Amino acid sequence: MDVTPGAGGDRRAASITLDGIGKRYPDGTEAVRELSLHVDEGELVVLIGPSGCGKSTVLRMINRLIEPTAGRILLNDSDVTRADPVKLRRQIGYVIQNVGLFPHQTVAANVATVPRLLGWATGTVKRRVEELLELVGLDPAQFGRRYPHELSGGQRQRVGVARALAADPVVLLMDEPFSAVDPIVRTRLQEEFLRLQAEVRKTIVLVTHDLDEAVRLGDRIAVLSEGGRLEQYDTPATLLGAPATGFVREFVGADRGIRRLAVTPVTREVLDPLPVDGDADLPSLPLGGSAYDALAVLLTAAGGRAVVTEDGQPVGTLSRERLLTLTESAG
Ligand SMILES: Nc1ncnc2c1ncn2[C@@H]1O[C@H](COP(=O)(O)OP(=O)(O)OP(=O)(O)O)[C@@H](O)[C@H]1O
Repeated sequence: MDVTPGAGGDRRAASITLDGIGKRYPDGTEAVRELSLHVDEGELVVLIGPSGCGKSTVLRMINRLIEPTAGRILLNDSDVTRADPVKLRRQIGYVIQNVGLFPHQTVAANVATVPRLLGWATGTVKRRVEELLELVGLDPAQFGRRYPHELSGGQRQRVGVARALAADPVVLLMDEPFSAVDPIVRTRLQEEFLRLQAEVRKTIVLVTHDLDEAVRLGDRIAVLSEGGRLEQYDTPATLLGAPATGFVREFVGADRGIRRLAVTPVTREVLDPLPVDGDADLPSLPLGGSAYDALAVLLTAAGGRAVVTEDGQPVGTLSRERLLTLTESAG
């Protein structure tokens, strides 16, 4: 089964539709009751919610590591609920917290796992491995021959991502992919990952506990409560600005205003005119940059004002007071 007619390159991706999926374990636990969710092709959706709400169960139903007991899953228009799970998994990349690299195989062999299972020619596999390692920022000559224990946690995580992308999957599933590394490495990996995603544009479902990660990475965020109940499914800005339920409001917390600044751009509407006498001492900020970065500048700027520029040209000034209206307007 091939769910996408070969679009070629690293641009293959499929939409995902969860149609009333549920999972009742043999002991009667209803991990997920009835969840419907659509993920567009090339979109990065984050599943977030308290421990035990069913996030991992949802993710693992998509690649059939866990069999749903109700509902259907569509990749593009094909129902994969009854497809061969082994073939299905070869089209779906899967990255987990501690990566799960094979310890006795080199980095290159780890990345080559699925292409080899698919019977690709040796030369093709070798080229693909080199391409992938470069894509995730690891020099193939230096790292290809190493074993997983000879890498840092962040490097292992990158190998995990390279391995998941190796056979050009249509979907990438990621379960707490960055949580095993320290916060500084995590932020760097997240940034690199966003750059990678801009290049490969896979359809990604990512599970996390970390709201900041969800806000940073997600095109949309699905907040789940117990039993896989969908509380809200929205862009980060809307989720933080307009929580749909009391549960979401509590989940995103009292500091949602600050978080929201990170996903709110500085727009022309909040600018004041440029000073007539031209105030050379004001710091400058780019139009369209994040309100969070703008606030960081304005907090230390004398007079609490900065010049806003577009393509290097000043287009107005911004004050702390006006900046804060950005967070109030959509709240
Ligand atoms: N094999 C199983 N048998 C019975 N119940 C299970 C089984 N696996 C998971 N569960 C239950 O299903 C529910 C959802 O588990 P799941 O791992 O999907 O949650 P989660 O949101 O990913 O949690 P966490 O954030 O803690 O990883 C939990 O109540 C869990 O105890």
